[in-house]
Amino acid sequence: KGTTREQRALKYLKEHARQGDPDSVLETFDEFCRTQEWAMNAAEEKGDILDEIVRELQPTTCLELGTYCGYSAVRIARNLSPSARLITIEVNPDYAAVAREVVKLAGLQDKIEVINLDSADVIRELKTKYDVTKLDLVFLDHWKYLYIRDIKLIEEEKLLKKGSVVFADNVIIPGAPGYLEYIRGSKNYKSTFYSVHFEYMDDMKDGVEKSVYIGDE
Ligand SMILES: Cn1cnc(CNC(=O)c2cc(-c3ccc(F)cc3)cc(O)c2O)c1
Ligand SMILES: [Mg+2]
Repeated sequence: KGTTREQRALKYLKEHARQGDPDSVLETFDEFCRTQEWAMNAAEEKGDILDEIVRELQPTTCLELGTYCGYSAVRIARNLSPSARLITIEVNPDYAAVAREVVKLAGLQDKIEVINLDSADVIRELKTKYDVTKLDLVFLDHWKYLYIRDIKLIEEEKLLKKGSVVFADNVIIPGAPGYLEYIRGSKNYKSTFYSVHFEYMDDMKDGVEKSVYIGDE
């Protein structure tokens, strides 16, 4: 084939989406995934809940773990206020490269910073190197076994404040059992589970978990 699925998706977006229009990029990506090739975007019902969270919370500083092709980064950033920003971390260099192109195509490069490093290393440097004081929204969508490691690190770095929202994808498929047990058992969060369809699959169910930080600052 020569090309990867992610490169084929980007080509399709460049050929069919309107430059500078985030809605067009998302609609076109959804069309690609529905008609050409499936991709692990936090789309449809998952994306609708994400939209709702961003619109209600109006976060200033957002962190996403697991950029992939940038679908959810665009989905989050399109609803951010002018001075708000999203830092999104992707450990895979090929995905990060595609994501940067998708962000540019959406015209959101001033709001979104794609970092191609390991999430733990970046979390440890958010305050010192990335000029972050607190995180208003965290979206967990990277390797599922890393959710628990990284949320503990985020707490250790005192990056959350009362009202901060941690939103986790895939808590059913592939699943993040350790994370769910931890976050639901913690007195510092109030968690809500949403049963949703798996992206682009009408006959498969997944779940997302929204956790509001109520612990000490
Ligand atoms: C390769 N890679 C780089 N980042 C990641 C992290 N994301 C996932 O693993 C992930 C996986 C699936 C999924 C794929 C196939 C399947 F049969 C069932 C579930 C869905 C998602 O929404 C995901 O976020 C994986
Ligand atoms: Mg996911």
